[in-house]
Amino acid sequence: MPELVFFSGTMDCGKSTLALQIEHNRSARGLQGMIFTRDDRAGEGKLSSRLGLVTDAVEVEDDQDVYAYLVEHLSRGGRADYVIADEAQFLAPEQIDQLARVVDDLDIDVFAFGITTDFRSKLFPGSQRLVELADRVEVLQVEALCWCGARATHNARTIGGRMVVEGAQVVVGDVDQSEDIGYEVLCRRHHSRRMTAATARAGALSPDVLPVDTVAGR
Ligand SMILES: Nc1ncnc2c1ncn2[C@@H]1O[C@H](COP(=O)(O)OP(=O)(O)O)[C@@H](O)[C@H]1O
Ligand SMILES: Cc1cn([C@H]2C[C@H](O)[C@@H](COP(=O)(O)O)O2)c(=O)[nH]c1=O
Repeated sequence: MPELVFFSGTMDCGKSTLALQIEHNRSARGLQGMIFTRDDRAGEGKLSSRLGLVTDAVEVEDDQDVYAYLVEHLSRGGRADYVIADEAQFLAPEQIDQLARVVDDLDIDVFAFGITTDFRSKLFPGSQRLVELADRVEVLQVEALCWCGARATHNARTIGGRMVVEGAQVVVGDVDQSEDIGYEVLCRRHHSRRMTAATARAGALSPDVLPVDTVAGR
């Protein structure tokens, strides 16, 4: 049975790498995929991984009907044995419904990849719809880690290393950008305390912080 699968995780946990591996393994067996993406860091019409791999993809536009796009492609004699949709959090809920229709009406597997929540730990509308509709939600096996060593479960947006909680939901960017707007993955505890690697380091070096063994009662 064809499926709609949502591969989810924080930023930088290997989603795009897995998308490229699925694409590689299937095309190595003579299958042909339709690859959708939206707002990849590498630019329009690209699906890229931090490991350096990149492939061409169809850039999904606002209000584009991805089901109709695929039907048109097939009716012109094109092939699509499976569909990959990267950065799926940026798709509109209606476009996720269209991907589900690709599975149900065209009998084609759809593999969607994306982060579930934004820098405020709120669901992206596209990801919410994926959680509602997917046959399976797969959490990536490679754990991204918080600076404290715990599993990273949340995405923080940073400016100059400090976590911010105001701003537009969509700002394309990368982890490890200490100067401008960047992102950092954190565990829930440090996300809720707004403690990034930089602010934790600054706090540890501050003369205001007493060494643990001098605090009364410890
Ligand atoms: N230099 C490197 N050596 C080994 N692995 C790396 C390197 N740089 C990045 N990675 C791996 O790539 C992952 C990010 O992959 P990517 O597919 O770009 O993530 P995502 O799409 O989830 O944001 C990192 O979590 C890490 O496991
Ligand atoms: C948390 C968060 C992220 N984004 C952007 C930043 C990146 O361009 C992508 C995530 O890409 P990745 O391959 O998973 O690293 O999403 C955003 O726009 N808003 C956010 O809140």
